[in-house]
Amino acid sequence: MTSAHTTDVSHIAPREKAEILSQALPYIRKFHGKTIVIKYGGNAMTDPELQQDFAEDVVLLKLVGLNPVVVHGGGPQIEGALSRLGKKGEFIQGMRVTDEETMEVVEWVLAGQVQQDIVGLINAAGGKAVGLTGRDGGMIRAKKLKMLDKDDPAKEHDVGQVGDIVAIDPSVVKALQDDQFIPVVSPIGFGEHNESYNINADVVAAKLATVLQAEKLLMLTNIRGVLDKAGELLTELTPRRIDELVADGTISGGMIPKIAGAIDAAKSGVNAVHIIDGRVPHSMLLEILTDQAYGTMISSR
Ligand SMILES: Nc1ncnc2c1ncn2[C@@H]1O[C@H](COP(=O)(O)OP(=O)(O)O)[C@@H](O)[C@H]1O
Ligand SMILES: CC(=O)N[C@@H](CCC(=O)OP(=O)(O)O)C(=O)O
Repeated sequence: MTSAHTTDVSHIAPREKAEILSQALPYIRKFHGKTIVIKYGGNAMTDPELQQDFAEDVVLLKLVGLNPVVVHGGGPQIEGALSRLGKKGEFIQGMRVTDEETMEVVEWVLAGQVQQDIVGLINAAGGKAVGLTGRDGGMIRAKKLKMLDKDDPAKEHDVGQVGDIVAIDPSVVKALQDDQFIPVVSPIGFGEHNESYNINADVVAAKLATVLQAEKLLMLTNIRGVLDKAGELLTELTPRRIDELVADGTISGGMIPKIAGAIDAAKSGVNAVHIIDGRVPHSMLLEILTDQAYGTMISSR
């Protein structure tokens, strides 16, 4: 039986299926050997069937010669674990206020649960995934984030152990890629005194895409892309337009770090940065291997 998510392709004749496959060839050739960083948002990973589609798509990309690197989130999953402990998450400008106890939960949920679920699904789909946190291979060095109020820069918010990336050393990711593995990265950094930092996954994905000189950064989320005040999809955004949308409150909450990371990556030379709907089955393949435009593309100028 066809599931609610799986597209029924049984009515498509084999000849047409072959035609569809061959149309992906120019894209496979274009992106062969190129790195694609995929931010897999916690909100996009709440449905088991979509998770499996996601894992299969990552494996397919690897097998046709691309180099997918997954950076995962887990906001809703952290929220669930905190509430089981009787704690409620608090966010300031899209960042979770992270006290010591929250940090323990964040590390446990991201590295112990979410990352390992994704690794398991990719491996079950025939890939070879390896889970990493920013500690592995000394990848993500961080310091405490100094957060200034967006309306009053003289005011500072204490967001606890939220990390600001100092440097990313991508050598462990590169070594794994070269060896046919698929890296799955949890957004946890380490500080000067070996302390852990909770870093927004969008920020990690964007910075990692930059240092890896990725061809593409795809941010899979739980919405069609960036929407305007009337709920219409904005298919292309420039940094200037984004500034206006943040200033007038059209872009808020979790979309703030996402869009800030997207601009940084676009300006730093990542060729294509897209925010796409992770609730659409195979949205990643649609974006990478067809000429259909999806979601919101962020341009560098
Ligand atoms: N202008 C906007 N367009 C689209 N989404 C927005 C906008 N402003 C705020 N958002 C919110 O940002 C959310 C996506 O960010 P987030 O919840 O952090 O997702 P993820 O877990 O994928 O990182 C959307 O579900 C939406 O509620
Ligand atoms: C500092 C900060 O906010 N960290 C995030 C890390 C997880 C994340 O970014 O998950 P999503 O991509 O699903 O939002 C958090 O604690 O929720």
